[in-house]
Amino acid sequence: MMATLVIATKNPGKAREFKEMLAPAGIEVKTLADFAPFEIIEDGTSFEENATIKAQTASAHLHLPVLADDSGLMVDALDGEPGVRSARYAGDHDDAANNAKLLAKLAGVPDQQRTAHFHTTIVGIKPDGSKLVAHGQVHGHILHELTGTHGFGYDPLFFVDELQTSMGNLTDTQKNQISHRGRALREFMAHFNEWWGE
Ligand SMILES: O=P(O)(O)OP(=O)(O)OP(=O)(O)OC[C@H]1O[C@@H](n2cnc3c(O)ncnc32)[C@H](O)[C@@H]1O
Ligand SMILES: [Mg+2]
Repeated sequence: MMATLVIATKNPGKAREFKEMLAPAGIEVKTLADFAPFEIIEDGTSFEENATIKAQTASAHLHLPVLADDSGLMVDALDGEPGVRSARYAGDHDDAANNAKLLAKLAGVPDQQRTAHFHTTIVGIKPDGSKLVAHGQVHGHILHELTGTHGFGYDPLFFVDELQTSMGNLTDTQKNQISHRGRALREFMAHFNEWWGE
């Protein structure tokens, strides 16, 4: 199949992961960076609401089918924080500041209480309004210091239980195989043809 799919993201890390995962399906990925800028206000209270706002706004503006990803990190000892506020946890969409704040909040919390998971909700919206939703999660623990240089966001603080290493140590290919985003996208692609049509 040859298709171009717009992902309504400004996050270059997410864009890289989507491009790598969709290339084998013959799907070319464009992101918001490929279009003139327009405003998207992520003021929803859940991942699905925010992903729907992003996809809906971009699809209406561009008159194209659009996929959006809203994701975040839920830490059990912090009652699920930073959650839907993951991007702006420390105020300003700054990975280093977010990671520093998370470490400070967990100071003194022992390993067995540092359980956490990443969640992604992907929403696809077409100009005719048809919608496709998929979710994915990966479970782990929050490390005591930044570990590894791959990925983005909270990756260097997230110990992946099933691989027993930091997400920051994984290449994009390795991360995509087990990540919240990879799992959500595989579920999304299982219903893609039906949603896309033709
Ligand atoms: O909304 P877009 O433009 O897609 O980009 P964003 O970075 O604002 O993305 P979100 O609104 O979904 O916010 C999710 C935040 O959660 C974190 N996050 C999401 N996925 C992650 C991943 O795979 N690894 C590490 N951190 C992640 C990271 O801090 C993101 O900024
Ligand atoms: Mg965002």
